[in-house]
Amino acid sequence: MTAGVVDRTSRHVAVLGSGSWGTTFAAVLADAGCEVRVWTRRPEIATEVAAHRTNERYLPGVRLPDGVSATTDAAEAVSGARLVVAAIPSQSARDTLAPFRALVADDAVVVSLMKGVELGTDRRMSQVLEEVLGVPPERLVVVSGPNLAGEIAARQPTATVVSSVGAGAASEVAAACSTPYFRPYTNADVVGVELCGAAKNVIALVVGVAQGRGYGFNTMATVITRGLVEITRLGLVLGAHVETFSGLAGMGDLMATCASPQSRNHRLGRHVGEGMSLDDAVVATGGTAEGVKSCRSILELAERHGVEMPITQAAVAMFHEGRSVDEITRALIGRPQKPETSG
Ligand SMILES: NC(=O)c1ccc[n+]([C@@H]2O[C@H](COP(=O)([O-])OP(=O)(O)OC[C@H]3O[C@@H](n4cnc5c(N)ncnc54)[C@H](O)[C@@H]3O)[C@@H](O)[C@H]2O)c1
Ligand SMILES: O=P(O)(O)OC[C@H](O)CO
Repeated sequence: MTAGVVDRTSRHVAVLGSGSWGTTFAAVLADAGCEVRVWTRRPEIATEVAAHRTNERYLPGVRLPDGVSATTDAAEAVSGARLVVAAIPSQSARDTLAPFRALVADDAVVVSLMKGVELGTDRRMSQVLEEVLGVPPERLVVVSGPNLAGEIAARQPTATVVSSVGAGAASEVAAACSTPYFRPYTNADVVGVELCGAAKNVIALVVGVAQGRGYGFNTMATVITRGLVEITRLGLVLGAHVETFSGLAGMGDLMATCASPQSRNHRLGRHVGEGMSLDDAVVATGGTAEGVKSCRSILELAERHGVEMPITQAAVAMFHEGRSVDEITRALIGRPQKPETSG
């Protein structure tokens, strides 16, 4: 990190990543009164934001507030930023963000918007940021909740969870992103909030598969409910707080992602359920469906801790082991009988 000191009276925020959520969150921050510089690896996006105040590729039809600018220059993006927000696909975060270590100011607060678990290390995104940027946990913040970018970019009302072991950092980020349509709640359960954000993507994939296969609301409710059970089971073993799973980052985000056709995970699952190959489904979906890769790292994490996650295991079997939807359905429904309350 630089010896640079952040001016805490400034409202300058850097957002690293110009995809749908990075750009939308930049707009939220600007609506809340921040001056936001988005770092993009694509020069055409920086030019478009300056010329037209749009990012049509990732947020079609949305006009960005005047407080949002974009640059391909990493140093320019983070210079003087009191908050640095990371919105890169999880599996690319480590490599993409490494060059920022020397640029982010020593006392900046770093925020993760990312919902995934890194393949190969099974690290949550705040753990990756801690390692890559050298930021201590009390200055790391996770934002997660029922936050479909398109709806928020249209300024539809929603709430979110701003989680950190540093109470001051969580409050600072909550204040920076609070608007008449976006309501942040603070929380100290980083493990639970991050795990919910990553694992619900896997459940949404499976719900999408079921819908693509032609199954209705009973199947959807079954997958969502048992999905929450298995996410909670892993979370508790990892030290998360039980209340988080019924909150916005848990049940809230699970409902939004599993129910909305806007969700990329849901859409990708639906394509596969309709019979498309995974490769074609990735192309047809567009954007990042984090659950496809994170299902493997989450299952690995669960196996390492002796936790059963049959729906996540089903996702791995369908997306990575060539098992058919019908075969997996039979296996899930035919699991040994047990009391519902046994977890
Ligand atoms: N879109 C949403 O509604 C939403 C909401 C909440 C959280 N999230 C999470 O936010 C994170 C970012 O998602 P998004 O929706 O902005 O994704 P996106 O697919 O819309 O955009 C990804 C961004 O990262 C860049 N990028 C992609 N691959 C890269 C690479 N290899 N190296 C460097 N940059 C790369 C792209 O150019 C783009 O700017 C994900 O973890 C996602 O789960 C998304
Ligand atoms: O489009 P998805 O599936 O990445 O989901 C977006 C958000 O995570 C919903 O909160």
